[in-house]
Amino acid sequence: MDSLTLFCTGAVLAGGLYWFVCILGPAEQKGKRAVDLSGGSISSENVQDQYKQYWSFFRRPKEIETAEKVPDFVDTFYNLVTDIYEWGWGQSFHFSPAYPGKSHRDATRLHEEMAVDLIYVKPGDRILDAGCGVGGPMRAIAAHSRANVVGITINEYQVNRAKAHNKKAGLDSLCEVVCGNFLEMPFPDNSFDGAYSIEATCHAPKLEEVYAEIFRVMKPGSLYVSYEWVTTDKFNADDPEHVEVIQGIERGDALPGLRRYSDIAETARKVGFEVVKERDLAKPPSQPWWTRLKMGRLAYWRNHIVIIVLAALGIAPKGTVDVHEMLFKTADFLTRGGESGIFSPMHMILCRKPESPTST
Ligand SMILES: C=C(CC[C@@H](C)[C@H]1CC[C@H]2C3=CC[C@H]4[C@H](C)[C@@H](O)CC[C@]4(C)[C@H]3CC[C@]12C)C(C)C
Ligand SMILES: C[S@@+](CC[C@H](N)C(=O)[O-])C[C@H]1O[C@@H](n2cnc3c(N)ncnc32)[C@H](O)[C@@H]1O
Repeated sequence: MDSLTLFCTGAVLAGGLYWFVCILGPAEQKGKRAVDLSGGSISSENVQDQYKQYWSFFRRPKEIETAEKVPDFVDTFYNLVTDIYEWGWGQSFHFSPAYPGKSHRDATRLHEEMAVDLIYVKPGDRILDAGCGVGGPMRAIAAHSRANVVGITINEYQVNRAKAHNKKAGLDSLCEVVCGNFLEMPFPDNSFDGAYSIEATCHAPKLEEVYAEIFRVMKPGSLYVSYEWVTTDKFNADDPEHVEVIQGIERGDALPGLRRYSDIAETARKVGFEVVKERDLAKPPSQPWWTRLKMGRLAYWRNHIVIIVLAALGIAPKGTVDVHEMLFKTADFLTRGGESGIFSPMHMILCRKPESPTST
């Protein structure tokens, strides 16, 4: 082989590798490249250990784990998955019904805008995003409503990512991000004109505690909407296949225990809310939310190869391969939960904080 052929072959191989690793498979809304995958706030050499620690939470029976440990375990989970989520899914860490003819990005935005439309927000209002992730919904909601959004997340790495994205999008004057626990928020009573949470309160060990805390910080008369992860009326706790799917979802998504759909409104009322509306947004005529997961199968394999290569080269932390494998399996449990109808990630509840306290 002469040197020109050798050079051309090398260039084609290098170009192909660059295309495979850096161009193929990034999220719809760019933010992360495969070569930048990290363990969030966990140092590279500790990712594998922290992954093992994450799993140890599920090795003990639920009753032994105390509720106080849950926020730390959720924080560890988001250190492990945040970059992979951003790279493979985008900046909004939630599902949405598919809209025929619309991209995933548009479907995601419409689902987010629906939340803020439901709570009747005016430009200049101050609203809370409980469990804001890296702020995909926050930015869409601020841009759509011109309200000031204050997001809270337990994970410091997400706070930094969210702030950087807000600045880049030119929305940092409308969007504020705070690191903290939504079970004890650093906000005064009656200080928000509205609140929402998108697929986040499912991480609370007790739904009552997070709802009570959101109720406390909302102004009387204001509205709160939440998209909850629930088991539906089709779930049968005596069916081993149903149990396997629900446990698979809990383990792959850092959930202390999925709630039944019927518990949601009951809990909201218990903390003092009036329930204005409740609907499972996954039910027909909505198009399936899980098709986006199914259509990604080829992409998952490609992503897995990319991660294996990057970890072998020492670019991605050791342990990223295990985390990715866990997500891979989780995607399957979520799909089975959606197809069988036993699980919904979008049980919507709209609540009002009464103008005057009700006597109970
Ligand atoms: C609300 C929560 C998160 C919901 C979803 C945003 C995520 C649930 C499962 C995640 C994923 C599964 C498979 C991954 C794939 C193997 C990888 O190559 C690319 C990223 C995934 C598609 C990833 C993306 C985010 C999810 C869909 C929970 C935690 C309460
Ligand atoms: C699946 S993500 C959803 C994020 C965002 N709502 C979105 O749709 O993109 C769940 C979020 O809830 C946050 N969260 C979970 N438990 C929390 C807690 N106790 N306090 C504050 N945030 C928490 C996580 O850190 C994460 O940001």
